[in-house]
Amino acid sequence: MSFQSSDSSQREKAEETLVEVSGLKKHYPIKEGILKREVGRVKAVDGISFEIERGETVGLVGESGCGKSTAAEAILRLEEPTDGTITFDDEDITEYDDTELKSFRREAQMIFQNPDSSFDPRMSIGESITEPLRIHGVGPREHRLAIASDLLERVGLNASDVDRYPHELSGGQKQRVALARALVVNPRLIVADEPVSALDVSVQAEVLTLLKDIQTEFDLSILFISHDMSVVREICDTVAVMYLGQIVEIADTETLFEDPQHPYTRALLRAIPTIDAGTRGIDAALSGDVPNPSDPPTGCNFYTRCPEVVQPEGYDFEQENWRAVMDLRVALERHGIDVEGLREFVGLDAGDSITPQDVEKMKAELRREHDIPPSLTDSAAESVLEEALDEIVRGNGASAEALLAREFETVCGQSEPSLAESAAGHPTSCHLHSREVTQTPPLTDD
Ligand SMILES: Nc1ncnc2c1ncn2[C@@H]1O[C@H](COP(=O)(O)OP(=O)(O)OP(=O)(O)O)[C@@H](O)[C@H]1O
Repeated sequence: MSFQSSDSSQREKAEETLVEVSGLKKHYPIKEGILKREVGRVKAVDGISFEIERGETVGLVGESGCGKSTAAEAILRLEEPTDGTITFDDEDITEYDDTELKSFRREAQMIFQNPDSSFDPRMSIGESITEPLRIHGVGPREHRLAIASDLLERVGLNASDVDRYPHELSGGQKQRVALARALVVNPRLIVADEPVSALDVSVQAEVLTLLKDIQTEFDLSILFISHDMSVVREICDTVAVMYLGQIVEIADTETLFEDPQHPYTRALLRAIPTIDAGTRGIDAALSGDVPNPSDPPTGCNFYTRCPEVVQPEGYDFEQENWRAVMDLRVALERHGIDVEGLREFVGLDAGDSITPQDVEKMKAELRREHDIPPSLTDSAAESVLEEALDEIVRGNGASAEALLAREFETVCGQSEPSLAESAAGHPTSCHLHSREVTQTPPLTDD
């Protein structure tokens, strides 16, 4: 994918683009009651745009539930998009009728994480691979099986495997057969949804190498879906990082790994297991849980967990402490604070009046629970925080919430950043890169 904007590169891009996804949304209605009235929407995919060039592999990466599979299914119209357009070879597939869809589905094949679910255990491998040909009247059977034998050899298996059955094959072999079956209809696009996640690491590498070889041989475009950054680096030319239904950064693979601009991308990269540090996991790199896509945060989707959330004007926090105070604020806003639990912690029964010592103990416990130090270095911030903690432990959560929202206002919680070119020259949606905060240099990991 090209991120240049000159006329010639635009022309070049137009000639080479196979798939163009623009403003794609897939919302699932949440219905309740006998009348099944719509009470909300799960915004599984919420306005994503990207392109796949001929012969290119584009990765969609992000944590579980960020909308990768839904995006893939909507792009193949296995799910009807709620909004947006998808062009394939310059034709808008969202306008296709059933006949056009049928022929599009031969051109765009899908490979899944678990090949078992797509094989009929009673069919031989040869029959499975050539079933699409049989349905389309390509025959006779011997001719079809000869095609299957040839494809099996191209994916690194034996021609004689046509007579074997799925249960006789290993996971890696089955994924090779799944690839052969996808190739039998001569597709131009393969959508691979976590195709190696269920395989051992050594087998993963073999299947990825095969995918690369097959891509060159058949001049395929690939949409590669994965939560695994190491695998994505191995196979993709371009990577789009998704968070809560949106693309937050998109760049060519090397740039994304060497010069990530979005704090979420940086967190994903920090979470890659290393030989020295072992597995940290994304949960260790970020605070809090992924918000529910039916109730995404206002402002930037990621601000409730972002380690680099922009600081309020006029205060001088250490970033780590600012994040901790934000976690307290997010907890208040999203589910409230368990004041009863705090009262129990200091030994108060229901109806007991609270002493100044109890208040201090409860506030100290709240700080401890939220990783906030006993005192903030910025005295003005400290007095706001103290006042908010006071309100919380006295049961006035709403006042504390209003105070923190007013005093510790951040652009990240107020307005949604657009996916715009960052200083590194590729699209990133983060206020650290938008004009309002150009004076604030992006924070580094250390
Ligand atoms: N049919 C559906 N109805 C309602 N919500 C759905 C439906 N399908 C998916 N979702 C929700 O949409 C969001 C995105 O799901 P999706 O499966 O696309 O994510 P993903 O990134 O592919 O995750 P995973 O890697 O776990 O498959 C999730 O919150 C999921 O619960």
